[in-house]
Amino acid sequence: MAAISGITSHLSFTVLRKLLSLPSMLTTHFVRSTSSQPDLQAIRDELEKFQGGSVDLEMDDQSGIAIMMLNNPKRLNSLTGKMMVDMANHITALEKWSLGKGLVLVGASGNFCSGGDLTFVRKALHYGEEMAAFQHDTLTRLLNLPLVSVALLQGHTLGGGAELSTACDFRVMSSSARLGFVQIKMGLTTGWGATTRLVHLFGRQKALGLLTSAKVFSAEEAEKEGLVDHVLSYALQPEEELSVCKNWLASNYCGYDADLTQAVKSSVVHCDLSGDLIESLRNERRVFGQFWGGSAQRVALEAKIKHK
Ligand SMILES: CCCC(=O)SCCNC(=O)CCNC(=O)[C@H](O)C(C)(C)COP(=O)(O)OP(=O)(O)OC[C@H]1O[C@@H](n2cnc3c(N)ncnc32)[C@H](O)[C@@H]1OP(=O)(O)O
Repeated sequence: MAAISGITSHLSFTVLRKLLSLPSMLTTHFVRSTSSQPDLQAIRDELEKFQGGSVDLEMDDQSGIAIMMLNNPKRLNSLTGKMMVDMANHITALEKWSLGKGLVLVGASGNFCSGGDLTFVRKALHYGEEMAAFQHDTLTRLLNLPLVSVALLQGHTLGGGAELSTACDFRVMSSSARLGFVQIKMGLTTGWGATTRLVHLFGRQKALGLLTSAKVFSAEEAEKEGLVDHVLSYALQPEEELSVCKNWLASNYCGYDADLTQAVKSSVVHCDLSGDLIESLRNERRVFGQFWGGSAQRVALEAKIKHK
């Protein structure tokens, strides 16, 4: 009972009542599964069985910017199990991309993502914590990629789709798009890690408000709330908006050498994850030493650059 009492201090009575009214084996499951390490390979194999849609990746060595596209347009790019596995595989490839500087995460046909594919969700009701473990691993790796990432929010960005958007460094929103963390309306809390990322991004109070209100924001409201970094104020075709977003990323955050851009992002991630200033400064010093006296610095010195 100690494990249960340890958990009860964090559960609201409503949730607790529901939990304890469940058959004891489920309660045991809840306690058991919080202590065991998930077998991501086994979960991957299981998720792959839930077919439908794809996630496609285009890596442009020339620009150093990749486009990762959620491709399930008939279902507003909601994610099936197979799409979750596709995304994980692409992130592994991006982790190794030596010429990479940036990534645009976008949905096909002018819509970002309408969350978990409800057909998949209905078939996977027995598999929630395992799916969550897989998505937590994938989206943490996405956020920590040595690239500058931006999510292009067009059409609907709801539930899990809104969660995906928090796993990118920046968010650009189409003027007619809508964004909402609607999980609570679906009888759920966040399954893909957004609670943790929202508290980290915006602080406890704003995170709590977003998640308990299930408010769906217009682009104007989202920008006012600081949920997105840029709104595309002119109504363009979806493909034109993707091109504008890619140029926004390239001109603002991917204008320099890939190795420098990757080193800066990796140092930011290291500091964020270490939570230890001394350790972070030690890492920063190590990275600085890699570039001091290097070819990029020598070229810049020769050019006598004036930063006007
Ligand atoms: C762990 C993750 C948990 C979560 O993500 S919880 C949130 C899950 N997502 C949802 O509940 C969104 C449900 N969908 C909606 O609210 C509406 O479709 C939405 C996005 C407001 C768009 O409304 P409308 O513009 O009227 O378009 P519509 O409803 O006719 O949708 C067009 C076609 O897309 C389909 N669709 C939309 N969201 C989906 C989803 N999540 N899973 C599977 N199919 C989905 C929808 O069924 C419709 O297809 P069809 O024309 O009926 O064949």
